Amino acid sequence: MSGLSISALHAAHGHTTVLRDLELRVPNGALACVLGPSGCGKSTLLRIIAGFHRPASGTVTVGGRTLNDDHTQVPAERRRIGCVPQDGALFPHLSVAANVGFGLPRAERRERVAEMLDLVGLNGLADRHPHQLSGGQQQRIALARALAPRPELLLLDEPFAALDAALRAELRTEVATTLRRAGATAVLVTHDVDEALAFADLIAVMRDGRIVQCDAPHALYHRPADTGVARTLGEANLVPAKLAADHAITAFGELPLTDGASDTDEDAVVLLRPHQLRLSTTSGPHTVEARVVNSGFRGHDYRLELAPDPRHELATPLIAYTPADAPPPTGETLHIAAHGTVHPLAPDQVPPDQVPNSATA
Ligand SMILES: Nc1ncnc2c1ncn2[C@@H]1O[C@H](COP(=O)(O)OP(=O)(O)OP(=O)(O)O)[C@@H](O)[C@H]1O
Repeated sequence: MSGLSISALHAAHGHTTVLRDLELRVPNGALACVLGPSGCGKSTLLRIIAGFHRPASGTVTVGGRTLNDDHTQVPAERRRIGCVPQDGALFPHLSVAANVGFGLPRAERRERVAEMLDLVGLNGLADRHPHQLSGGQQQRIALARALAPRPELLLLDEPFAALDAALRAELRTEVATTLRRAGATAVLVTHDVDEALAFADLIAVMRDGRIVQCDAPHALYHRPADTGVARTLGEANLVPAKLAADHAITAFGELPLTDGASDTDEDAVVLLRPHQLRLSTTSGPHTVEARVVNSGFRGHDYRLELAPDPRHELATPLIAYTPADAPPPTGETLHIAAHGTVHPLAPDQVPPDQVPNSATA
């Protein structure tokens, strides 16, 4: 792997420390997302990689080339890094073709511009100016311009933030496909978990200036490193448990652990995603009785908030998704069973207000 490698990175704005001992590896050809709440330092990290902000210490290498260490600060224009900013930042007075070809050697310009416009599916628009393009087309041209000089690494700073929801979803899939076709190594920053899950081979979850976990989306979703990561990736029911050999003893009975045997005999919480809860009007051997306190339609299903009976010693609410045609009425008592395997987490809590989603049972 060459790709991007960042070690022991510290950075500040004035006297305020923003990045602390940050580590990140992105293999060559991988699409990575840095996911974190507003203000955690995502843009500062991108600006350091791009060469626009000097870190206090640490190393940054791209494609095996050291761009930052104690003695080195390669200037931005010599880094061979492409950037796609939030607003595209196209040159308004230049045509689409001139934007994409900007800075390319004259000899290869025409051919490379045609190739890039083809890649983003906009080869009919070469003579237009940016104000004659839709928001989505402008972002595709910004992508074509960033890829044209064959950068070693592409950085995308919330590139879909200004677009409406439907276009956002369409474009992020399209951009991911385009980048894979181009074999690019890319880092996208976002605070939108759906964007990260849809776009990335790797998600690096950032909190307080550090990467707290970096893994494939599926692994992060099902095996988060802590309760904060669990909530960052989606709604999470965090249920008190006692860990035994290969299972957890919970209010929902014995549930198998995702990774098999655990050698701890500790108090823990286990992660139950909302889709692991099944609702019934009749009780079973290990069901939790709970009252519907709220329901919301989500198109393909309903999201329910449920208040468990106090005898189960679960803090409220539990969150469940149900595909029924109509939601159970508010106030109705249901019986909830848990399915599938569970992942244990240390009960030390990252405060829910520091992550976008939160449901703690
Ligand atoms: N030029 C600057 N001078 C002083 N402080 C700054 C500067 N730029 C950013 N900061 C501060 O550094 C911290 C990290 O900012 P940064 O923009 O990197 O976060 P972010 O995760 O990208 O946030 P957002 O998602 O809102 O864009 C914030 O507390 C911010 O106020």
